[in-house]
Amino acid sequence: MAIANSELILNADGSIYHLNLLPDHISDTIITVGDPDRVAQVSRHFDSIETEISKREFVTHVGYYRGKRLTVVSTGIGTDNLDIVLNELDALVNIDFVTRQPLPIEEHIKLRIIRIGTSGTMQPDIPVGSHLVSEHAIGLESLMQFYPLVETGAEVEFATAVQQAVGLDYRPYCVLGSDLLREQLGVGMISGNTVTCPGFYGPQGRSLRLALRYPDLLERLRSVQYSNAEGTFRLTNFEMETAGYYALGRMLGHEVVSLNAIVANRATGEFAERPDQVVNDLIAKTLERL
Ligand SMILES: O=P(O)(O)O[C@H]1O[C@H](CO)[C@@H](O)[C@H]1O
Ligand SMILES: O=c1cc[nH]c(=O)[nH]1
Repeated sequence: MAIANSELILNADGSIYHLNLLPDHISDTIITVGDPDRVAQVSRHFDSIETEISKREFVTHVGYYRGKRLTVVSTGIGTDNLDIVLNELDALVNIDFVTRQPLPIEEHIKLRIIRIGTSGTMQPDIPVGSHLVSEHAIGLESLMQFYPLVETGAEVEFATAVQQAVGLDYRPYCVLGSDLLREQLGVGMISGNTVTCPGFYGPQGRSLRLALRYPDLLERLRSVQYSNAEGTFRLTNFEMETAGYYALGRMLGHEVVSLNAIVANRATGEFAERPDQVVNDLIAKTLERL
């Protein structure tokens, strides 16, 4: 059955509702960034840019880097935005916009989606300025209350350990990212387990004028040590999208990795003197490795 106009929403030019993109704009490797201005920081490395499109916070550049066609998209902040971006990117390659039908499963296209974002660490030994590849992501936000995400036994145990350490009323979700992309792109980076939060302040234990429900959130998160046959895992960093990427990526069948430029150390109180430099180095390193 065709997907109704109210569900798969196309603009007058046939482009998808929020991203404003046509299927032709999508390469099989997609770099995603939070900040719309960061799209140009990526595409300025390109040999040529074929398309620039924007709508709301979703800016897209399509171009060539060393002969490879790449799409760079900004997502804005938060997993609510990720819900839009990943569903629409997937629709662009896995739904026929003329018949409005999903492609048969054997024709599904698997995208490689690489997040390049900023992040803060809660661990004193992770220096500001370092680059961190997210192995697991722990979602403290509620996006997965609305999807039937299947987690492994180990993921459920890791998430339960976080729930108990913090004293949360609900169990967060936990998802392992793409082994393939972590191995290809994360060489030499710190490998970590990322906490995806539904906010920058209270949900990351920051207090400016408001009191916090968990004033010792950092200590509680630092106390998590989850061990299984694969090893011992600790939490390393905070940001606001990775768990949404990993969960939606798994359910939609795409390879997804989150690469983090560590700009804040919450244990030492430091913030990077030149955060743009940390991000630019991560962009250059990632492009080299594609
Ligand atoms: O730098 P980006 O990719 O936006 O990522 C991080 O920075 C934003 C908060 O400042 C959140 O989106 C967080 O995930
Ligand atoms: O501390 C930080 C830094 C960047 N992004 C976050 O979400 N948290």
